[in-house]
Amino acid sequence: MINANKKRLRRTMMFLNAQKPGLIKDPYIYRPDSIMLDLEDAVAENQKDAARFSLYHALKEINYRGCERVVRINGLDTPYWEEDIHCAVAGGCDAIRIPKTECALDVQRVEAVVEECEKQYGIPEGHTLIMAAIESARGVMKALEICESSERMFGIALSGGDYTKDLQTHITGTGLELMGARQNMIIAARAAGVQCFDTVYTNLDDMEGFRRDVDTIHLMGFDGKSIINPRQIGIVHEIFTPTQKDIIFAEKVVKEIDEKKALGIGVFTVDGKMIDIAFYDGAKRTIDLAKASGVYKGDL
Ligand SMILES: CC(C)(COP(=O)(O)OP(=O)(O)OC[C@H]1O[C@@H](n2cnc3c(N)ncnc32)[C@H](O)[C@@H]1OP(=O)(O)O)[C@@H](O)C(=O)NCCC(=O)NCCSC(=O)C[C@@](O)(CC(=O)O)C(=O)O
Ligand SMILES: [Mg+2]
Repeated sequence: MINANKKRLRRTMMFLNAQKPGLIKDPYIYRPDSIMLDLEDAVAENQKDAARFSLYHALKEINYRGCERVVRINGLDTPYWEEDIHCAVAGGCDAIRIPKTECALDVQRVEAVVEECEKQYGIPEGHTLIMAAIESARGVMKALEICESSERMFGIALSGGDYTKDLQTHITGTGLELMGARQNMIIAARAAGVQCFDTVYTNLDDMEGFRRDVDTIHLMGFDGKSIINPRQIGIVHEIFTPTQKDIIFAEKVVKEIDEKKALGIGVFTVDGKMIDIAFYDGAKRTIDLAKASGVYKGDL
């Protein structure tokens, strides 16, 4: 019953305030992989109704041209989250982002309302996916159970602002304070077979720092990053899209492993590097990512 979009390409997931017509009318022109229409912290407390109204009409009326539409609902400790889900599901959103997720039960409470809403608004069962933002020490410690909490779960995301507040530190720009959470979350996500996304980088005047941050999380194995501004898209896509050199090497690895296997040879070299069966999945993943990113020109 659950849809195939769980594994889609999500290098960039761009936040925007669901209440701002100037932002929600055409964010697809910047070509992020996903947009995250925010009902939570970007929306002032006395504007929640107005934001929901604007969100519902945007989802209904605007053709986002294949860009995934995720709605960040308010926290489960507020009076808003259930109505947020009603609006988002009735509008036909692709996914719900749960903020400040602390345990599997949080996800299951959201899932129950999503299920009810899909029935009520005639949305195909299983259409609405779920992702969970982890924003506390407790959430990080429960990352694996959160990843495994629902069939609808496609990924977890670190939310560094609230997380560092909970840790009684702050964002330094070095990534030092996020290291443990990042490592724990990527391990949990991989163990559960879901995607993992890094937190926003809030200094829009420091593009060099942003590039270093994206390089780090790319090397750590993340699938992508939450972003706040279209100016951040190019750098993330550049770093997360395989280069032609990577693709050609991956093709050689896949072809050579297939050929050598038939000849009963287990270990050999490609371009001077030792290759065996352990490299097969990684090479396949590079090719799949190249295909999903629209840069693949080969025949595999
Ligand atoms: C920061 C700023 C005000 C700067 O505006 P500025 O106007 O100065 O930017 P400019 O670059 O000059 O804009 C050039 C052109 O792009 C358009 N444009 C800009 N941003 C766009 C966008 N996002 N989407 C579509 N379009 C956009 C703009 O309209 C203009 O269009 P035009 O006039 O036509 O040329 C703006 O970007 C913005 O609002 N960002 C989103 C902020 C937000 O949602 N925060 C909440 C989520 S984080 C959080 O809650 C913390 C967290 O929870 C995180 C976690 O969970 O990870 C945790 O705990 O850490
Ligand atoms: Mg937050």
